[in-house]
Amino acid sequence: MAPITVKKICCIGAGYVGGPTCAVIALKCPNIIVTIVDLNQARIDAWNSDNLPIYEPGLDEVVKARRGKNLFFSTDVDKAIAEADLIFVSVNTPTKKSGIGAGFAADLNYLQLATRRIAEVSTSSKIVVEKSTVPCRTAESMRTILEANSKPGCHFQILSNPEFLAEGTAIQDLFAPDRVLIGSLQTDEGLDACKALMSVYSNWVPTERILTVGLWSSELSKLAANAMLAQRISSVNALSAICEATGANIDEVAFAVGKDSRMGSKFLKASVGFGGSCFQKDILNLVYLSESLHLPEVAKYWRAVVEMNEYQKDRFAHKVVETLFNTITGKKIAILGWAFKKDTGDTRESPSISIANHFLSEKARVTLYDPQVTESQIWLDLTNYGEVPAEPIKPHVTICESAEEACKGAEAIVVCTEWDEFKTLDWEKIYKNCPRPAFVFDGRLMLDRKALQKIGFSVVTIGSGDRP
Ligand SMILES: NC(=O)C1=CN([C@@H]2O[C@H](COP(=O)(O)OP(=O)(O)OC[C@H]3O[C@@H](n4cnc5c(N)ncnc54)[C@H](O)[C@@H]3O)[C@@H](O)[C@H]2O)C=CC1
Ligand SMILES: O=C(O)[C@H]1O[C@H](OP(=O)(O)OP(=O)(O)OC[C@H]2O[C@@H](n3ccc(=O)[nH]c3=O)[C@H](O)[C@@H]2O)[C@H](O)[C@@H](O)[C@@H]1O
Repeated sequence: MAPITVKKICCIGAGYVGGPTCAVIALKCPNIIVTIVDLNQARIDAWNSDNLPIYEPGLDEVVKARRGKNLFFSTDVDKAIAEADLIFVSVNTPTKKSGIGAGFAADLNYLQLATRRIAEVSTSSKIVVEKSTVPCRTAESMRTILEANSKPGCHFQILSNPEFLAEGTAIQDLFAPDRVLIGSLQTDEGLDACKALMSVYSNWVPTERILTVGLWSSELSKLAANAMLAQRISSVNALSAICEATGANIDEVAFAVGKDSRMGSKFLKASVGFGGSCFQKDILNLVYLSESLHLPEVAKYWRAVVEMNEYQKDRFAHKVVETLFNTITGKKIAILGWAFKKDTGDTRESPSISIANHFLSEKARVTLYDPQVTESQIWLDLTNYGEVPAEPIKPHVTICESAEEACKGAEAIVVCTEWDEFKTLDWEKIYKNCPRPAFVFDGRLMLDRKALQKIGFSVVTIGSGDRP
């Protein structure tokens, strides 16, 4: 059979993954027409404006370079599907909120609706690529949906091509990925589809970095990668508690451990806990999968990674209260950083949310500042998207325009996100405007502890016991 040439790509889902991934494909493959579609009109309007819906360093330049040429954003899902020869499904796969598996299993409703739509509107054969993170063997149910709803003569090949980009470095990660993983059925048709997707990536990714495996291995590798990354953070955070109790220093421990070439130095930074839309969701998904496969010990093992993360967030919040002489009622506490990590405006599962809620439950007055998160998003997070009434907490929360404003008069300054600008604040000036004793809680081990102490601050850092 002649090799399949990809001329038109459709991406269903214009979110944190679909948007940057397919914008980079458009940039690197000028001969391919890329249309990114979404049901959310406001999101598509933003992609077509000067104010993109997500903040990601380098993304503006990529979009501006190709938009209107071979990169299009649209709500006309059906048209883009019908015209494409390859379709990325990049919709959200959140944790199920109700029904069987609630709280653990992935909600595959968006994925299944998108798949059904592909079958219903396609009048020619297509390659359908799972880009979303999904439980192992999801491609099988996609195939069943496609085959049951397709028109005569339309054939679908399903590939798994999980995405490994991290927010804040998405463009860099997409330009030079550690690997691109493609899973396919090991049939002639499956392998041909795999080659077609490889030909897209090989426009800029070296061939040795494009890995081809079976479908189920590909699906499981994505869950495994996130689980093992999160496990490293929970391990280092568990050790940070031991450091605080013994006087060891977690940065020194992590440095020493990471020097072992079998271990590596990356992803060993202790913190207030991991956030983001995926780590917790994907581990819970793995826990559910393990339980469904009657592997309770395996489920228990992975569940502990999430439990340790919850413990770390609680432990940090408790430490603030305990240090402020066991009460923060009526005290002003500044939280610096609301995004789940620096260089993104994404707040999904951000540790700042649970920490702020903890302070509010102790009746503190909380001031907040983040350079990228909007005030309306912070209110959505604080009210759990409208599930908790805003009125009772409103008098106790102030969202500020600058870190300095948030810190003014604060009895404690709590750094939750590692934004670079927090390193270069005028800490002397901030100190002058704080009541005594003035406390800084560094939940990211990012500030110059000695310099702050010299100014007069009492500094409490994750993973540092400060025992003589
Ligand atoms: N956010 C991240 O950094 C990463 C996410 N992933 C995975 O990628 C997937 C997508 O994640 P995000 O982009 O963060 O989600 P997102 O929520 O930002 O975007 C998903 C988009 O899909 C749209 N959508 C849902 N159903 C649709 C349908 N039937 N037709 C058209 N549009 C539809 C939604 O309106 C939304 O805009 C998830 O499975 C996630 O686990 C994987 C790697 C990194
Ligand atoms: O599937 C996904 O969604 C993505 O999840 C993570 O990417 P992301 O969540 O965007 O960001 P990370 O850099 O992994 O950080 C996650 C959380 O862990 C925290 N973290 C990270 C590293 C570290 O050493 N310590 C630490 O506390 C971060 O502050 C953040 O809250 C993975 O790194 C990506 O490979 C994956 O594609």
